[in-house]
Amino acid sequence: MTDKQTLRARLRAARDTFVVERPHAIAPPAPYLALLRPGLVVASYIPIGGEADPTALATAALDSGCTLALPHVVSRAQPLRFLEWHPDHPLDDGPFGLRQPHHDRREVAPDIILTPLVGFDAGLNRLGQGAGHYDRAFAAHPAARRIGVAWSVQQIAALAPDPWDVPLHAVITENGWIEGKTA
Ligand SMILES: Nc1nc2c(c(=O)[nH]1)N(C=O)[C@@H](CNc1ccc(C(=O)N[C@@H](CCC(=O)O)C(=O)O)cc1)CN2
Ligand SMILES: Nc1ncnc2c1ncn2[C@@H]1O[C@H](COP(=O)(O)OP(=O)(O)OP(=O)(O)O)[C@@H](O)[C@H]1O
Repeated sequence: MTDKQTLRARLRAARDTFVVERPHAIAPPAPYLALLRPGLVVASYIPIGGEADPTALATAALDSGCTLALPHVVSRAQPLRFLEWHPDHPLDDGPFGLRQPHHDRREVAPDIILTPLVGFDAGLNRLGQGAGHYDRAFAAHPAARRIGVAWSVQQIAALAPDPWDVPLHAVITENGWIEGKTA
């Protein structure tokens, strides 16, 4: 089994090539739209590098009366916080080239977490940036629906999950909705 660092490098390269060669959009699939209810908190993210862009998913959540949140991090070691955000609000520059809400925005508990990822497998195990930010957020919000957002080229045969890895309920790619056993 390839180690996680080597896999991350290979998958980031595949993702970046894919994005440059064929511009795609992630459209909201019907099973995602069916989850949205007024008053739910949906955590999205602002993409960096070649990450899949969840803007259309966030817009669909707003159109359904959901509240949007974005992750806020200060360092690799400290856990992320989900802060309330609206497209009219400004974004600050954060670490790792991130764009994130101002640190004193209201902290909220998400019902649905749209999560960026570096890789995923058929069991919907997720490979992230390696800081454990989302692993820890999933542990802190166990009732939240965990939905990965990715390009199809980010799927790999099998990831060897670590004991702390929590599988996703579903992944949305440019080809649509992939549901896990626990969705
Ligand atoms: N768009 C986005 N927002 C996010 C994440 C993410 O993966 N993507 N996070 C996920 O946890 C959290 C931020 N944590 C991060 C932890 C480490 C690195 C990191 O090591 N970045 C590499 C470059 C990665 C690349 O090119 O894709 C670096 O700085 O060397 C990035 C984000 C919360 N917000
Ligand atoms: N629930 C948790 N509580 C505390 N630490 C955790 C938890 N989950 C993961 N970690 C720590 O986070 C580190 C990184 O884990 P891993 O390599 O699986 O990250 P990742 O899933 O790729 O990245 P990320 O979640 O940041 O996108 C590990 O050293 C692990 O000990």
